[in-house]
Amino acid sequence: MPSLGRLHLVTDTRPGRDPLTVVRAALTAARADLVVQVRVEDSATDREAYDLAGRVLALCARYGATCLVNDRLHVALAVGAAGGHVGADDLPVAAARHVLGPTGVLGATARAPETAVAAVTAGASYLGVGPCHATSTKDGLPDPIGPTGVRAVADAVDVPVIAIGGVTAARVPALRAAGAYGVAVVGALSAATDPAAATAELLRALA
Ligand SMILES: Cc1ncc(COP(=O)(O)OP(=O)(O)O)c(N)n1
Ligand SMILES: Cc1ncsc1CCOP(=O)(O)O
Ligand SMILES: [Mg+2]
Repeated sequence: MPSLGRLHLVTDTRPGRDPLTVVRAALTAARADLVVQVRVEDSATDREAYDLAGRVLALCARYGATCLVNDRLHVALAVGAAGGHVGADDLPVAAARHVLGPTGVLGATARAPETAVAAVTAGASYLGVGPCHATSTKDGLPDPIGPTGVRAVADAVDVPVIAIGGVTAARVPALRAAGAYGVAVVGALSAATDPAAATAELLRALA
């Protein structure tokens, strides 16, 4: 399995956002170091998810970057993405591993050591851990776990921990010190006036 990038850009497909422009800009700065996770709204059709994933994958391929698909593993397989990410409302991790096969990159959401260990045992190759900080990007999330919560998970597993939720470049050092291997961001790049510069800043913080 190829080594995982430390910076994950999760696409923002809320109304008024321009995910492909943000992905293009981030790729010019991060190139092969970027992981792009194609995440669409729950209300999006599979066809919409497939079309976006195909376009993102083509952009990633130009730079040797990794493309993952959130939730919809059949879309990941259909476009030829490197893998996918599942959480509590998605396929169970073991089923997701079965779908992706032994070599696919499989991320699973966890916010506590017990669920983290269970996800790794079931086949997760990395964990998305959070929300670390408050976020306005996703509704209905539990309270943020902060760097302390990230540390508890990171100490319990031996796969990369990707911190998510309210991540900014300024918050990266504390998350890395807590054991996060990398970070996943939506708003830090989607809402940036200069997403390429914001990507470079995040990469510097992660280095
Ligand atoms: C890297 C990463 N971590 C966590 C999530 C959240 O996944 P999930 O809990 O399934 O929630 P949705 O993103 O599907 O709304 C993620 N997507 N990526
Ligand atoms: C999908 C998801 N899962 C936990 S937090 C989150 C959204 C993170 O977005 P942002 O980086 O804008 O806080
Ligand atoms: Mg999900």
